[in-house]
Amino acid sequence: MNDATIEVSGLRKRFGPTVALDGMTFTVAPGTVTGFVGPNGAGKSTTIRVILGLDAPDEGHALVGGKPYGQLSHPLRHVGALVDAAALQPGRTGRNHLLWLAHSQGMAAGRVDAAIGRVGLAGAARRKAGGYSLGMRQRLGIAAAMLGDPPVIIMDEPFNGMDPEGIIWLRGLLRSLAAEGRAVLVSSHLMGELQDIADRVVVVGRGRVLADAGVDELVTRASRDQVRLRTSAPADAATALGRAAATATVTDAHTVTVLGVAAQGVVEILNGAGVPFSEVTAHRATLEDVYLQLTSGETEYQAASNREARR
Ligand SMILES: Nc1ncnc2c1ncn2[C@@H]1O[C@H](COP(=O)(O)OP(=O)(O)OP(=O)(O)O)[C@@H](O)[C@H]1O
Repeated sequence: MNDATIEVSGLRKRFGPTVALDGMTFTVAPGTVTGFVGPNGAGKSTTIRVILGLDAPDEGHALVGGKPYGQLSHPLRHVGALVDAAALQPGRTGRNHLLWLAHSQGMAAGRVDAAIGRVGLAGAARRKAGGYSLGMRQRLGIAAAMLGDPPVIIMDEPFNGMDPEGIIWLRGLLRSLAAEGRAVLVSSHLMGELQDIADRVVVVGRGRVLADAGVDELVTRASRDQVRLRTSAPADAATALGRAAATATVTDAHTVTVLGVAAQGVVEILNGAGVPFSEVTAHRATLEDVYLQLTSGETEYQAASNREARR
């Protein structure tokens, strides 16, 4: 799938005094799920709207398969997008909504039933969409995104409103869409979900990229050799580790947290000093930890600017 690349380069956009995008730059490669995360107001939706040609940037460009969205001859066959699951006619059945979309893009009606089947809506497709739950609307929106069998899929907060079974289903779907060679860009606040399904994560704040890396790399970086140690002699352990240039903090009567020495090194230092211990565990950060570390400055900035605004 040669068309399956999203390229966002140097996007800048203001809404009056608000800087929504401030040099946003990243690429989504074919065959990968890329998570797009950041605090409220970080610029995720605006970026997605620019990629889809719904907003024009003041500077920079967004390309899909090398072209701006507006120059794609059959957009739904290049890019499938879930942006606003509520945007449908409530009086129309789910199936008719999809038929109408397929017709507008010159697609065969057979695509509609294939998409309905893939999102698990066969039982509800002939009911009016106005009566759908948010999770069912999301499924309908996802079916619409897949209608044209596009090489690029973009979903803004697709987990919203999904029940646990829906979340598991969607995780599997996103993985299989990437395994088919598509570029999949997913914005979400649910970092735990992204940890299991994303290959890469683009973390954004204040309209620009704070981190763009593989999930494993980010988690390893955030774990920073932190080791947790259970011992009946925490003070002795902290002294021995401190002598070996580790930063050891006694966290409770039986626990010491160690920074700067890997688990194997901690074991060797304690054995050498004759300090007893019952457990040494390497701490593995979660994607949530990574996110909080990267965006903590951003949150403070927002809190400060909100205070400014209230003055
Ligand atoms: N149409 C608009 N008019 C004015 N300001 C806007 C408009 N759209 C977005 N903004 C502002 O631009 C900034 C970026 O908003 P955007 O919706 O892209 O962020 P987001 O990361 O998607 O946030 P959220 O997670 O809350 O959806 C925010 O400060 C927002 O208030």
